[in-house]
Amino acid sequence: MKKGILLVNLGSPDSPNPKDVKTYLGEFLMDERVIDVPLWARNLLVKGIILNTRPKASAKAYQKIWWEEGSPLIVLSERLQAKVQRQVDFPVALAMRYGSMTIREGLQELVDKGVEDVLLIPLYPQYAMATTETILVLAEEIRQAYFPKLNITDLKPFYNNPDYIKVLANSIAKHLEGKDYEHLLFSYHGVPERHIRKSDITKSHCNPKPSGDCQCCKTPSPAHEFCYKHQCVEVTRLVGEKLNMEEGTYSTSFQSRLGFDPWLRPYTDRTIERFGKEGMKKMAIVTPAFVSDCLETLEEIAMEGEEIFHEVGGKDFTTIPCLNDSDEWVALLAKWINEWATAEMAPV
Ligand SMILES: C=CC1=C(C)c2cc3[nH]c(cc4nc(cc5[nH]c(cc1n2)c(C)c5CCC(=O)O)C(CCC(=O)O)=C4C)c(C)c3C=C
Ligand SMILES: [Fe+2]
Ligand SMILES: [Fe+2]
Repeated sequence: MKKGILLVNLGSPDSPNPKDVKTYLGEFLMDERVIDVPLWARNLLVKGIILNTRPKASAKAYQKIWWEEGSPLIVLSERLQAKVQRQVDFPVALAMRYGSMTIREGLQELVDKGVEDVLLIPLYPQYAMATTETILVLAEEIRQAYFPKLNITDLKPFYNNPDYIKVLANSIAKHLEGKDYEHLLFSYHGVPERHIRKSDITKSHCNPKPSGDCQCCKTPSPAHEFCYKHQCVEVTRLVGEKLNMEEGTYSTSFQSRLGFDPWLRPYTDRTIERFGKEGMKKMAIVTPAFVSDCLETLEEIAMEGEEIFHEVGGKDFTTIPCLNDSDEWVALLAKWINEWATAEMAPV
């Protein structure tokens, strides 16, 4: 069977103009796995409130980070795809969960090249209902409706894969080389706490605490396969171990909360503020929930985060880029792709 690869990332608006941002946010936030309330309530909240207020502010934020070539997330994903393509013998397509470059178009591109067996790679290290799950559900719906003969296998979340941890740790070490810093903050995109409970297959395990220090994520459990919080905390722990970081010099926080429900804590903005108020002068921050730099890293962290730190007396604020299209990351993706292809070709 001819093989092919589909890389899938989140997506961006077509332009940083309020109209395109509104269209994009409309599709994104109406996803029942992102805003997980009944349809009538989602309609009310998203179409009645959020889409009338947020697009203008979001568009301003997008304008600050937009590149000549387009959205950083899209451009960086395209660079990644092109570099991976050069390293493997199978066609590699790129798609976005929301906005242009749809999953259906990505699969069609592969099918047009004769592909019958696809490795779908959600570009997220950790599993979350709002990221991995929504990609897999939609891809399966599209497969059944348009490509029923296509075989699709998904690459599992790789948050604790030793090679991934090595690539991430090396990238952090490289970007911090020669830099003096007191604390490294691992900031992950947040999700509402409710998402964690919903994804708990044991229905009795995950119980995020306001302090953020929940024991459930440190206690072995089958729930961890789908626990976003556990998978984030593990990335921090494993990278800390790999880099021999001293206890207390690094920690985890969660950014980008929206609305009034409790989201995973501690919150990144409040953590940065606390660090500054406690007298910290030099901090570094890394964002391992994202594979590609995007609005959330370039604006919310590198701009807003730095501003918060400076306002409370902090001085040096070092932001570490995502893995983007770095050679080590490209080589690792190519390795996983070749391993999948070889395993599939091996006689049973
Ligand atoms: C209820 C809302 C949201 C959930 C849950 C959520 C989870 C989630 N998102 C990402 C990755 C990205 N999110 C990005 C932007 C973004 N996210 C939300 C809302 C939720 N995300 C909004 C409203 C926005 C748009 C920007 C804004 O108005 O603030 C992006 C950046 C996209 C870009 O174009 O650059 C990414 C990437 C993850 C990983 C995640 C759960 C784990
Ligand atoms: Fe998001
Ligand atoms: Fe947990």
